Amino acid sequence: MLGRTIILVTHKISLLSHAASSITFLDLSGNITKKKIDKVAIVPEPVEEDPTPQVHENSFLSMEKIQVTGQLVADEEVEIGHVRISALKLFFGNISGVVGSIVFATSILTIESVGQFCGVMETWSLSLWTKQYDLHPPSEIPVLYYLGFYLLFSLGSVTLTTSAFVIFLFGSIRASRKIHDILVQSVLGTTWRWLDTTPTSRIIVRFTQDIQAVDGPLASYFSSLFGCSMQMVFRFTAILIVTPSFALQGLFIGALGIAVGQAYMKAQLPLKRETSITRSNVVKHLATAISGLVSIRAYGVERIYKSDLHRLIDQYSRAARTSSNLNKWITVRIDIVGALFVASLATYLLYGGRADASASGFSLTLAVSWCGLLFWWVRVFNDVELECNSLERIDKFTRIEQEPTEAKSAPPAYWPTTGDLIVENLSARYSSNGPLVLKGISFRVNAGERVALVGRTGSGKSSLVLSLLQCIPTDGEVYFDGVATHSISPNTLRSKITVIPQVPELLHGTLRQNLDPFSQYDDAELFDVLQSSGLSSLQDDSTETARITLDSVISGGGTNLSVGQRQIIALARALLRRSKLVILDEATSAIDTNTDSIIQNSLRQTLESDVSVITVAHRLHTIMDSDKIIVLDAGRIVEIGSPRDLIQNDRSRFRAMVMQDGDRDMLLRLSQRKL
Ligand SMILES: Nc1ncnc2c1ncn2[C@@H]1O[C@H](COP(=O)(O)OP(=O)(O)OP(=O)(O)O)[C@@H](O)[C@H]1O
Repeated sequence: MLGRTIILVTHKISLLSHAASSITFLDLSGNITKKKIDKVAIVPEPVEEDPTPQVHENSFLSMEKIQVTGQLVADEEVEIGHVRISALKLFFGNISGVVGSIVFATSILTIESVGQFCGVMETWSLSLWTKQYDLHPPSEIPVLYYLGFYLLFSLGSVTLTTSAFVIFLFGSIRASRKIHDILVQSVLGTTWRWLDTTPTSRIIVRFTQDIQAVDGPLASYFSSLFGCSMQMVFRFTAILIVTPSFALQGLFIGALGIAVGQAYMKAQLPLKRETSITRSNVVKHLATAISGLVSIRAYGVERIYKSDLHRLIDQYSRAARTSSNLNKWITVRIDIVGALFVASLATYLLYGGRADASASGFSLTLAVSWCGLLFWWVRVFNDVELECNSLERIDKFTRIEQEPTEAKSAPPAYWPTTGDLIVENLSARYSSNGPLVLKGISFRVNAGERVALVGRTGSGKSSLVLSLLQCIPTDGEVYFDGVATHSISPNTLRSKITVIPQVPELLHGTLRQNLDPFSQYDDAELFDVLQSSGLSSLQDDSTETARITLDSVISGGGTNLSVGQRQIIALARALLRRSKLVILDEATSAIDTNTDSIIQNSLRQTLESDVSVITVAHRLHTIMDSDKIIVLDAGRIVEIGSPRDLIQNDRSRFRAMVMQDGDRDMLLRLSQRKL
């Protein structure tokens, strides 16, 4: 289950990266998040002239709850007090349907009750047997009869309580499977904003630590608590039946035990929660350090990371140590309460009770075991509450905001036939109360056109791509091949557009699985697209092992391939899917000129003539032969036109960018070539 989960989470992150064009959206690890916080810090307050955009009905802006307060990553909430009913409902409600749950509860209660009754009768049969020695000479006592009696109850008790446990186990496996599926659905269906504000480590903790708690300890703790409670009730009742006048003392001692247990749980619950959060902080810190290892060493900040780690480990140890001390505290108290209980019962039986020796023995045996049970019950109850913390956290994740899945209309099956794109008065913001990042943008990309988006950093290029993919809340109209994109579901839209991000994410598996995760194409087609995309030009044919084939193993994230190779594989995916709109986010670095020209050539030559290409440009020489250049500034289009026209305009910003470039002459030459 764990492996399956991680693949799904990675897959989601990878899907995000396929659709996103800015590195801030590609990776949700600590380093990148930091970059995003910086970005939020420089977001200007919305100016008065910006009208608040009307949001489409299907926009998920209305679901936005996170306040932009300069802090992008939402804090993890610490639960206070006892476990919530909704979390328990999540577990027990998923054991079976309503009728199934009633049948399950009734059968388990009945079987456990009879089992516990047999347990009490087992002790009672011994008492009955010993009583015979007071009444009859030993030779007259039928030993086999009493032994059989004893064995019958022993066997009944063991068989029935085990059966109840097994039934519960199967129910809990069913519940945890369902909970896992609900969690996967919820995380995969959430909004970009939520993913943006939730650290990956937190999601991983839900799918590993928390799911593990539900899969394992929680189920057995629930079962132990139930069994223990039933045992206590039956044993206490039996004591009261034999020595009814002990009820008052018994209740007093019981109340004392509960009071001690309450005090323990009050202190232990927040401590355990604190332990869990501080442990997750240590894991988070380690994950960040591992992913940013190169930068940490390059900037020589190992000491800072190390001392931060020590501080976090100290915080964790402080909570964990105190929690372990509390366990010792309760052990001593419960032992005292137990001793009081047995001593008072023994005193009562000796001086005040009218019970005979065998009945007194029966009572005392049950009382001693009851004390052990009391301690066990407090510990298990506490453990249940603590493990329910995982259940609560999962429960919260199952209620996170979701992207709309329902569409107002479904596009025709043959849609899209061309890459024609019309954008009308498009505005966008990342959150309901955040500033506008796109302000009334309008442009058209005719089928088969190559359009480049240029502009300074923060001008809104990536935001425009995200808006086209309905990843952030927008206002205005976007028509893709004649269909208004807000009227169809985001999933349908995204399946028709291919985005080649700066650093494409690849999944662990073979190249074949990465190209065609749903096994829809045959090897010949996959091979063709690899050839067309230009991967063969990058092949290292020197050794057989260096050759990239469909069976080559790709490591998680594609780290065993160069960034250029990864982009080419992403391009091959675009060819395979026959997308009519390809959005390329040029890699700003780590890509050599040879690879770059292979990608550009493949884009020019292998895509069908009606496929439109939008390039988020970081280098001017790759876009000088574009049909159209769109220059963005502060979320607005400030220029639009062919490279040639723009360069000829002395007041053009694009011209200024070209003139400032080191390769000015080459760029001017390239622009003249496109007529
Ligand atoms: N995740 C985010 N949450 C909130 N605001 C964001 C987020 N990402 C970007 N922004 C803001 O949106 C605006 C446009 O940023 P965007 O990333 O679209 O610019 P860009 O032109 O793509 O920049 P770059 O070339 O550096 O990638 C900026 O003001 C930025 O701070």
